[in-house]
Amino acid sequence: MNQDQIRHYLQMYLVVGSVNCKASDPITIVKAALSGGVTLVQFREKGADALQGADLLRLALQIQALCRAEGVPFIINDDVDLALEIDADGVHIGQDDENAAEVRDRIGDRILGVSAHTVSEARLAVQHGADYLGIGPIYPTHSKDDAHEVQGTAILCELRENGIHVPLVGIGGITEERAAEVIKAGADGVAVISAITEAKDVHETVVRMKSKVGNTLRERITSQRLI
Ligand SMILES: Cc1ncc(COP(=O)(O)OP(=O)(O)O)c(N)n1
Ligand SMILES: Cc1ncsc1CCOP(=O)(O)O
Ligand SMILES: [Mg+2]
Repeated sequence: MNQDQIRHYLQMYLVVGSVNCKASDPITIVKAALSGGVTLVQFREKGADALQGADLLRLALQIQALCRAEGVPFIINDDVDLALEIDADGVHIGQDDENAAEVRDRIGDRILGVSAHTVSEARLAVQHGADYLGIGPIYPTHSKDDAHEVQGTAILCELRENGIHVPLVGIGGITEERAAEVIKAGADGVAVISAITEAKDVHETVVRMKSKVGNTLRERITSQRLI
C-alpha cells in the first residue's frame, strides 16, 4: 500500500475494544462509527476485563466483517498471531511488543503501524518497515493505564522538523475540539478511543471530527503551496 493510501486511512482512525464500550455494545458503536466515516479500525482488546479465547475471536471477526462491508481496513493491536489467523489488513505494535522488523517479515505487505515517542524510535521503526507511526499520548488519556508521559503536539512538529516524512497519526486524549491542532502540528490523522466510544452520538461525533480533520488537512496543504 502506498503512503498516500495510508495517509488517507489514518485521517479518522478508530481504536476500539469491548472494554472501551460501556454505553453500548461494541458492534453498535463500530457500526455507528463506520456510518459516520471512520477510515481505519484497530481492534485493541486490552485491560482487566478484556475478552479472551473464543469470545475475543468472535468479536474480532464480527468487527472485521463490518469493516470489510464498508471497505475500511481492519487492523489488530499487539497480537500478530490473531492478525494472521483471521487475515486482518494489518497490525499495530508498540515499543514493548514484538520487534517491528520481525513483524514486517511475518505479515508481508499488510499494514504495519508502530508507536514511537522520539525521533530515534521513529527512525528505527521506519527502517524496520513501518507504514505509519502512532504518536502519543498527545494529551492526557484515561484509556491506557501504562501510557507514556504526555507529549503534546510539539512531538509531531519535532518529528517533521527532523525529517520524519512517513505517515503519522496522533493518539491520546484527542477530541473534536483538539483534532485540528493535532493536524496543524503535522499529523495525517487522529486515532481515537474514548471521544468516540463514549460519545452520546457516535455517528455525529465521527462526522464532525472527520470534517475538522479534512478541513485542517486542506488548509495545511494550501498554506504549504503558498510558501
Ligand atoms: C494508532 C496507535 N498508536 C499508538 C498505540 C499504542 O500502542 P502501544 O504503545 O503498543 O500500546 P497498546 O495500545 O498496545 O497498549 C496504538 N495502540 N495505536
Ligand atoms: C492506545 C493509546 N496509546 C497512546 S494513548 C492511547 C489511548 C487513547 O485513547 P483515548 O483516545 O481515549 O485517549
Ligand atoms: Mg502494544
